[in-house]
Amino acid sequence: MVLLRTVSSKAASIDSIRRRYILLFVSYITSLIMLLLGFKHLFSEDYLLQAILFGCSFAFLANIAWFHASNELDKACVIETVLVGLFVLGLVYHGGYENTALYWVFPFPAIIFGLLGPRVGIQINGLLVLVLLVMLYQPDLIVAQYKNAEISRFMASMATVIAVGWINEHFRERSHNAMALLQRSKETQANTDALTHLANRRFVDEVLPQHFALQPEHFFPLAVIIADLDHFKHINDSFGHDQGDLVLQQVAMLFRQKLRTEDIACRYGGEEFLLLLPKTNQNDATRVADKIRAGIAQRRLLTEHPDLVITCSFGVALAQDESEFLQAVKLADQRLYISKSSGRNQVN
Ligand SMILES: Nc1nc2c(ncn2[C@@H]2O[C@H](COP(=O)(O)OP(=O)(O)OP(=O)(O)O)[C@@H](O)[C@H]2O)c(=O)[nH]1
Repeated sequence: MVLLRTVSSKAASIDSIRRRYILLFVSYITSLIMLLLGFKHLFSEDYLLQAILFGCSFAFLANIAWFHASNELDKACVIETVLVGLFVLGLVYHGGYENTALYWVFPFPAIIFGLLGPRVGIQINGLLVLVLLVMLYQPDLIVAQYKNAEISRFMASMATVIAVGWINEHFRERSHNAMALLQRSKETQANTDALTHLANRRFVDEVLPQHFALQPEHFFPLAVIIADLDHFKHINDSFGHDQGDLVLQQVAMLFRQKLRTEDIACRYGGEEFLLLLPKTNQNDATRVADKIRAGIAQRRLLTEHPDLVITCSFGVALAQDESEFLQAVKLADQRLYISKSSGRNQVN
C-alpha cells in the first residue's frame, strides 16, 4: 500500500522556493550590477574587466532564461555556482576597479551554501579558499597586486564567514529535515487507521482525489470492491470487542497478502473495507474479490475459537475515470447489499 501522504510535501516545496529565490535574486541582481559596471568601464580600455563584467552578466542571464524554460532547479543551481565562482576568481585575478575585487568575494560562501546546501557548499567553499590562497600568495600568477596585510585579513574574514555560514546552514537543514519528517509522519498517521494500519476514510476522501488528478493513467480503469464482514456484531457480542478488533486486524493482513502493491486497501467504516485495484477490469476484480472471500472463510481468524467460521460479503464495480469514482463506490455498495441479502459470503 503506497500513496498515504498528500501529493506534495509542504516542507520540501518551501525549501525549493527558498533556493529558487536565491537563484533568481543572485542572477538578476548580479547581472544587473555587472552590466552597469560594464557600461561604466566601456570606454576605459580595460578589456579584461569589460570581458569579465559583460561575460558573466550575459552568462547569468542565459542561465536564468534556461531555468525559466526548463524548471531544472538543481542543474541551474550548479551552473550558477560555477558562474559565481568564475566571476569571483576572474575579478580577483584582475583586481577589479581600484583593486577592490576582494570585497566581491564575501557574498560567495552564503550564495553557495544557499544554492547547494551545507555538504556540497563546504566542499566548494573549501576549494575556493584553496584556489584563492594559491592566487593571492603567488602574485606572479595574477595581474592584480594586493598588499600582504590585506590578503591575511581577507583570508581570516573569509574563513570566519565560511565557518559561520556552514554552522548556520547545517543546523537550518537539520531542523528542516526534522520538520519534514514530522510532517510526513503526521500525514501518514492522519491517513492511516490506527487499528488495522490500512488507509482510512480521510485518505479516500481527501488524498486519493489528488493522486487521481495528478496521475489518472496510473489508476483508471479502477476496480472498486467493498467488503463487509458478516454478522460482525455477533462476533463482538459473543467473544468481546477485543476479539472483534483482532478479526479486523487479521482481515486487514489478509488483504495485504492477497493484493498487489499498487492496490489500495482502506478501512472505510467499522467492519467495512474499500479495496481499489488500479488498471483492473470487472472480471479480474470479481475473481480477486472471490479469492479474498474464500481466504477469509477458510482461515481461522480467532485462534482461541478454532471452530468459528467468519465470512465476508463483497460488491464490485468499475470506474473508467475519476468522474465515475463516487458512482462506482455507490454501485459497489448496492452490489454488496445484494450479496448480504442473498445469503452473505458471496461476491456480486
Ligand atoms: N471490535 C470492533 N467492532 C467494531 C468496530 N467498529 C465497528 N464495530 C462493530 O461492528 C458491528 C457492525 O454491526 P452491523 O452493522 O449490525 O453489521 P453485522 O453484524 O456485521 O451484520 P451484517 O453486516 O448485516 O452481516 C457493530 O457491532 C459495531 O459495534 C471496531 O473497531 N472494533
